[in-house]
Formats: sequence, C-alpha cells, structure tokens
Amino acid sequence: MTMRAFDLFDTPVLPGLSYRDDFVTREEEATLIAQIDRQPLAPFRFQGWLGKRLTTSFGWHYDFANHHVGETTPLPDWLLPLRDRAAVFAGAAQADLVQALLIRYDPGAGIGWHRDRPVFEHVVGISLGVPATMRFRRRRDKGFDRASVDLAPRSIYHLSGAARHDWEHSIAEMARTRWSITFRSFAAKNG
Ligand SMILES: O=C(O)CCC(=O)C(=O)O
Ligand SMILES: [Fe+2]
Repeated sequence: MTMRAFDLFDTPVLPGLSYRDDFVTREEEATLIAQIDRQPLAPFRFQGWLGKRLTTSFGWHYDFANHHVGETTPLPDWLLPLRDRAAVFAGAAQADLVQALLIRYDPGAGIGWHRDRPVFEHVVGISLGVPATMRFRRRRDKGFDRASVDLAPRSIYHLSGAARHDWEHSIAEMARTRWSITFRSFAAKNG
C-alpha cells in the first residue's frame, strides 16, 4: 500500500503526522539559511561512516558513536522565536523543545531510513531552500506500508504518535541544497 500523507481535504492519513505550508516567510528563510551556514557544520558520523549531510546541534547532542545524549551549547537567541512558534504548532510546551538540530544537505545528500532516537519524543521540522519528499514506511508481514509527504520550503511538520514511533522516515538525495531545523523534546521516561 502506498499513499500520500494527506488526502484531498488535508486530513493526515498517517496518524501523528501534521504539516503546514508557509510557516516562515521568505525573509525569515533567508536569515535562517545564513545563520545555519555560519555554524561549524560537520559531517554526520555514524559508526565510523561519514554521512554527506552536515549538522550541528544545540541544547542536547545525541552521539551515535556511544549512544549518549550530552548537553551542548544552549539554543542561541536567533532560534528561540522559531522554537516557540514550532512548539505552538506541535502543541508542546516551548521549554520542552530542548534540542535543535541544524542540517544542510548539499547536492547528493539525503537521510536514510530511520526512526528518531527513543530518548526524544516530539519531532518538529522546518524545511528551507528547496522542496523535498519525506518518505515513510512501516514493516508488515509481507513488505511495507508506504506513505510520503512533500515538504515545501518554509513548511513545518510534526511527528508524534504512530508517525513518530511506528513508521520509519527518510529523505532521498536532492539535486540542490536543502536546509532543515529540527526541534525535539525528551521522552517522559528520561525524566
Ligand atoms: O531534514 C529533515 O527534515 C529530517 C531530518 C531527520 O529526519 C532527522 O534528523 O532525524
Ligand atoms: Fe528523523
């Protein structure tokens, strides 16, 4: 089964996925991109393997090498208004979105199939630059259920519930540079 993540009436067909276009203006987008490019972005590292996407984290950093979550530089002032608006969109408390992950996907970079680490709960993402398709899949007895959502530049999405916990997601390599900002809260079991 393959489906678009929203039907004709914009009802999510993937429970736990919400999405909105035009979450930031073009001016805000340009400023956010310039800020991300100003950061010391480093290739994402996973078990000695270097991903093509460039990232940096604020608040908390998940280290895929040792599975530790460690505190890092607090969210900078320029991210706080966006964090607060993202929290309202997600129905989360502003102070609960304790992590900001900045990513630049240069041409040829994407992100493979994964679920976000279970230490985190809410996942709220803002897309900048160019359109991307976020793909979702869920294993069934025979093969996978599949869904996808088009992420327009300047849009926001929120993953919770089944979309967050039961489905994996990925973004295929793009031909042009895309930037994203992902805010996350901690899962309650982490205190
Ligand atoms: O770039 C995005 O919007 C998604 C990033 C993502 O899935 C992740 O970092 O876990
Ligand atoms: Fe993810």
